[in-house]
Order: sequence, then structure tokens, then C-alpha cells
Amino acid sequence: MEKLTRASLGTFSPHCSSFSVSDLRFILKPCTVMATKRSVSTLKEADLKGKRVFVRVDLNVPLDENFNITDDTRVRAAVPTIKYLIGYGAKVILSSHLGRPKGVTPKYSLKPLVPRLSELLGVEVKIANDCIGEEVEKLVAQLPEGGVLLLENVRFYKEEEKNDPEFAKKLASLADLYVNDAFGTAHRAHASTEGVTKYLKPAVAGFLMQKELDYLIGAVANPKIPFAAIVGGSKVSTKIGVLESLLEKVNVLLLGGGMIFTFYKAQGHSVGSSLVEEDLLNTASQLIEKAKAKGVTLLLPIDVVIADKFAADANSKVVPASGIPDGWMGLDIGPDSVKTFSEALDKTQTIIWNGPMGVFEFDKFAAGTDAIAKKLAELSGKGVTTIIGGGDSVAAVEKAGLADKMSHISTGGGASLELLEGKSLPGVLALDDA
Ligand SMILES: Nc1ncnc2c1ncn2[C@@H]1O[C@H](COP(=O)(O)OP(=O)(O)O)[C@@H](O)[C@H]1O
Ligand SMILES: O=C(OP(=O)(O)O)[C@H](O)COP(=O)(O)O
Repeated sequence: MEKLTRASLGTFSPHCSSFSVSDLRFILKPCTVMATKRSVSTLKEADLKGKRVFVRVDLNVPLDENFNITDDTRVRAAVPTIKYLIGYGAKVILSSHLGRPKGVTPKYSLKPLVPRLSELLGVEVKIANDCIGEEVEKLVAQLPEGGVLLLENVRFYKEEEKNDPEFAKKLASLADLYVNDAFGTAHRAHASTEGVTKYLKPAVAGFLMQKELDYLIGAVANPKIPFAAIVGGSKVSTKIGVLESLLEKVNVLLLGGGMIFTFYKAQGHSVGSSLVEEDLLNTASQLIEKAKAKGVTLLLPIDVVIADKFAADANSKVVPASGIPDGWMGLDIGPDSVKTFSEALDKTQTIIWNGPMGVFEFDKFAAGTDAIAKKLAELSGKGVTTIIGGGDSVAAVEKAGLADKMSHISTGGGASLELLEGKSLPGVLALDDA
């Protein structure tokens, strides 16, 4: 088989070099960012031939009632590292969770993943009925060079989420080398993401993990400026950390989604029955003040699409943001806001987006989110770095068919949010320094 090189995988940021795990600790302290760029500790070809490699991937994908994968993004994202390992003759042991099972639960089995993984990898992937124990050890012993074995859902053991050392040791005993490519689960200190690294060395990042860190830390810490963030989603409460953190870095902050009504109310506007977090009115005012003090241009939508009920078939109309009548709720940003936001984005070089602009799940209230997705796709084509920070914004971009137009789409919702908040990820900190 043709050997794959790191360069041929084509996964790296155009304007920032890769970061080592040791860099990460510094990068999270903003003032030392610039001085810490080095190349990341990578998989070395000489280390791989005939070696048993334990690869933690995030194959936590949505399945329908017939166990068909409805979004295979995470499976495709795991492929470059696995192909690389296959190409260098490693024996690949894949480990993942699926869902949040309590004990062994057949509907959370990883078996439905095997056909798609095999197809994407071009090899027949074997599946084990367990993730530790004698049977698994036998299957590992039978693995040929370039063979791939998928272990059963690691969360079938409660010891996984407890980060139990004995369980971690059992996982570690299966292999000679540990690779973490499960960015989506890197914010969890679990046995297969953190504990295992205490017993299995070397412990290095896979290509997906590196790419996520390059964009979500590298591009955000050292962006081409002007740098804009678009933050939406349902509530202020889940985004306070990210808003606080981004206000330290961006030139422009655009707000959308359900959270804007807490900001409007804090400014004395009537918001009808829109989503408002009464206990966060002061926080919203403080964020506006902080933006002013930092010289950050904070833009709230100037018009909104309102509905007479929270439903796909609600009656709707567009009103100025300051004029939401009683009994109506804001469910999307309006066309004038899209225009203002687009004009602001036209002047930027780096954009990070987290959270939809409205209730995009209802077609009637998806226009604002779709328009922003289209704008980012257009700007990507003009060389602007566009990063979609996980969660529902990714779902919205995919629904709009624009995923391949963006510079980077994160495979981790919670993990990307924690990184953007400036938190460190246990699954990354556990890896070897470069
Ligand atoms: N105006 C709004 N009112 C109520 N919910 C909203 C509004 N705008 C967006 N949402 C909802 O916010 C949810 C996503 O919020 P959140 O989980 O914070 O975003 P993300 O997953 O991207 O981080 C979506 O389900 C969307 O329907
Ligand atoms: O889907 C995931 O996270 P996400 O929904 O925050 O992107 C990861 O697989 C982590 O799963 P968990 O939140 O059950 O630990």
C-alpha cells in the first residue's frame, strides 16, 4: 500500500504552524502565545511497523432507528490517522464511545459503524464484542500488519467515565503506543482519553486532534486580523465563558440566537415572550460595557423575525429589534441584520462562529443562519479563515450544504466551546510533550 505522508493528508492551517501539547499550556495564557510555536509531536513511521497502536477516536455519530448513520462526519474525520497507521504497517486498535449507555446496551453497540469504516478505509475492519479481556487480546494477537480492530463501546464499562486506573491499565495492556484522535471527547478525563496515557507511552495526538488544535487554538490565538466572532445559540448562560474569552481577542463580535433577547431587555427594549434569562440582565449589560472598554465592535441584530408560537407553522413577521409586541417571540435575526452583519464580516480576515442565529430547525426561522453560513462560505472563497466551532452551528452549515466550503469545521461541540473559553482539555494535556 502506498504510504501516506502527513503533508499528503492536507489537514493543516494555512497560516499557523502546529502546536505541541506543551505549547498548549502556554497558549492558554494569551501573552506567551507568540513565542511558543513549535512543531507537534507526531507519529513517526519507524515507530509503527508491526506495532499495536491504540487509537482513541470519536465515533459518537447519530444513528436512525434502523441503525443507519445519519451523519458520518466524525467517521470521515477519523480516517486520515487510521490510513496513515495502516500505510506504515501498524496493527490498529480503535476505541470509541457511542452515546451515554448505562452498562451494556445493545442499541449503543459500535457494530453499525463497521461497514462505513471498512468502506472509507478500504480494509475489512474487525469488531470485538468487548473492549478488554481475553477475547479481545486474542483478536489483537491475530491482527496482521495494517489490520484494524474496532473495540466495542468503551462506555459499556462504568469504569471508563470514572477514569478507573485498573480499567485504564487493561486498555493500555492491549497496545504498544497510544494515539488520541478523539477531539470531540478531549474535554472528558476518562480512562480511554486520559487515564490510559499513564500506562501506555508514547502517547501522541492524531492528525484530527492536531488540526482541531491548530485552528481552535492557533487561529484564535494568532489570527489574521480583523478577527470576528459570531456567537448565537439559545442562552447567554451557556456562552458567558466563551463571550468573556472572545472579547479579549476579537475586533468584532456579532450576537444572534436566543441570547440576544436578554441583551435587548437589559437595554430596556420590550421582548414579548422571547427567551430571556432574567438573572443575567446585569451580565449582559456588563458584557456590552466590556466590549466598549476593549474597543470591540459589538453588533446586536437590528431586526428580528418574530413568531406567535414556538412552532414550525407559527405565523411570523419581521419587526425592528426594539419593537417586539406582547405575545410574540423572536426566533431569527431579520434581513437588515443579515445585511449589517455581512458588511461587518466583509472587512474581516478570520471568523469564528459558534451557535445558530435562530431556530434553524424550523425552516421558517432558518434564513438568518443560512445567510450567515452562505456569507462565510463566500468569504472562505476569498481567503478569509472561517472556523465553525462545533455543535448546532455545524449542523446548520451541513444542512445548508456548505460544510466543505469552510476552512475548518470542528468535530467537537463541548470540546471546542471549552477551548474557546480558554480551558485546557484533559485528553490533550495527558499527551506527551513534543
Ligand atoms: N431565538 C431563539 N429562541 C429560542 N431558541 C433559539 C433561538 N435561536 C436559536 N435557538 C436555539 O438554540 C439552539 C442551539 O443552541 P446552543 O446549544 O447554545 O448552540 P450550539 O450547539 O451551536 O453551541 C438551537 O436548537 C436553536 O433552535
Ligand atoms: O458528542 C460529543 O460531544 P458534543 O455533543 O459536545 O459534540 C462527544 O462525543 C462527547 O460525548 P459526551 O458529551 O457524551 O461525553
